[in-house]
Amino acid sequence: MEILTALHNRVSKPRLVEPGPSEEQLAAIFQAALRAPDHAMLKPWRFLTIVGVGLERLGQLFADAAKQDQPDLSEEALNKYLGMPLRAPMIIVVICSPKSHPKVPEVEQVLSTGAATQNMLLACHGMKLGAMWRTGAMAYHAHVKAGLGIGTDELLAGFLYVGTPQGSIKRVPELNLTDFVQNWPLNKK
Ligand SMILES: Cc1cc2nc3c(=O)[nH]c(=O)nc-3n(C[C@H](O)[C@H](O)[C@H](O)COP(=O)(O)O)c2cc1C
Repeated sequence: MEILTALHNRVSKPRLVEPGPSEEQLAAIFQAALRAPDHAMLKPWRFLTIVGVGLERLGQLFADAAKQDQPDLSEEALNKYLGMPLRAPMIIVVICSPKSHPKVPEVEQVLSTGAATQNMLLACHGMKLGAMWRTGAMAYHAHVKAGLGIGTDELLAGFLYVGTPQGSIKRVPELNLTDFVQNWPLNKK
């Protein structure tokens, strides 16, 4: 796929079914992640892949975390948490592991992790896989992070849901560049 076509047309695919990415596709996704811009080559990211029973265990982690916050949570709400990770055949957990560096503040490492995530979304798109970047309260919950082996000094940057897209694909919104781009100094061409 031509790169600008991919950049201009990628959309998130919330409805994802089997099959998930093949081994070759997964390797291509991670190769793309590892090409993210990365100040001082700190490689401030790491990834977990979760499939099958792992997705059920992640749902259990979500439900336990939610119950910790709200012990009287209804069964319906608990079932919702249990089912969340089952919305795709695979979840890639994106983790930012900031390194201490005199010239590279943490924010740059978080940005690099975001770029790695976008590279993965685009790699999926280029291979006609569907993907969606999700976080929500569970991404920041200490119980979930601990259960996934994510350190307190690390950031769970996202759950990347990946699979085969199902249903209609949403249209790319039309936005005006002039709403976002200005010449500087202002009023000068
Ligand atoms: C860091 C981050 C976290 C996000 N978390 C969620 C989320 O938890 N739930 C959700 O519906 N969308 C979430 N989104 C937005 C979607 O991934 C997606 O970008 C949005 O629905 C717009 O769709 P598009 O990617 O097709 O433009 C998140 C986006 C980012 C960058």
